[in-house]
Amino acid sequence: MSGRTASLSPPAGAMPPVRHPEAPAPGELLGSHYDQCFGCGGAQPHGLHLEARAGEGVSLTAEFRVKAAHQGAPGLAHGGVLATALDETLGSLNWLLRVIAVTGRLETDFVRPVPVDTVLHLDAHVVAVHGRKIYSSATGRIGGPDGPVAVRATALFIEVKVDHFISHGRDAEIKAALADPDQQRVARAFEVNP
Ligand SMILES: CCCCCCCCCCCCCC(=O)SCCNC(=O)CCNC(=O)[C@H](O)C(C)(C)COP(=O)(O)OP(=O)(O)OC[C@H]1O[C@@H](n2cnc3c(N)ncnc32)[C@H](O)[C@@H]1OP(=O)(O)O
Repeated sequence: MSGRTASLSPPAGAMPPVRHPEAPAPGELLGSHYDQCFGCGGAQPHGLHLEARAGEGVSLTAEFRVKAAHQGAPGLAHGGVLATALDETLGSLNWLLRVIAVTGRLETDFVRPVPVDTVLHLDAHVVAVHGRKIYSSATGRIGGPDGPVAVRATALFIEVKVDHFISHGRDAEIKAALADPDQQRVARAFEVNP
């Protein structure tokens, strides 16, 4: 036993999230944090190519079209792929806080099967922040942004510094990322967070 609470409910003393003054305006695309990311990277041929758009406060919306390569059962999305789409959407929220964070816990409810070629309409918001811990939740609907709920998730993200990736990531990719001016801009934007 680690002694950690499994609860995804914010503890007493957790604060409402504060949108960073330089966060993208509502309606703006957030862009990818890393072009090779499986969730959002434009240069990742096997990825989900999820695109998130800033909402009001610390919220966003995102869309993901289920492809044939994402099947689990015939004609239906694999649950792990849907969990990835939720994880990526929830992770993108941290852009609005200007905090680098990694997923600590992710709890997923699969409510309805999601057929291939369906667009999953995701919306997510940060519920509360407690020190380095960011509590958030997301919903995915099919048939339109107001369609029936297909998936839901609640998550706990933990704030880390850029050093987290430098110490743990494989050398080749870290070196390439550090040599890439676009990636440096992303990292620097987060490092100046007060
Ligand atoms: C150059 C590159 C730039 C790239 C920029 C953009 C990248 C964006 C990437 C986005 C990618 C997309 C998303 C992805 O795919 S992220 C990829 C998937 N996630 C990971 O790889 C994370 C792996 N885990 C870790 O690295 C460590 O365990 C972390 C960093 C999370 C914590 O280890 P650390 O030693 O730092 O901290 P701590 O252990 O003192 O814990 C601190 C607090 O948190 C609480 N806690 C921790 N874990 C859990 C848990 N599971 N349940 C409940 N609570 C948990 C803990 O109790 C404590 O609370 P308190 O006692 O203070 O109350």
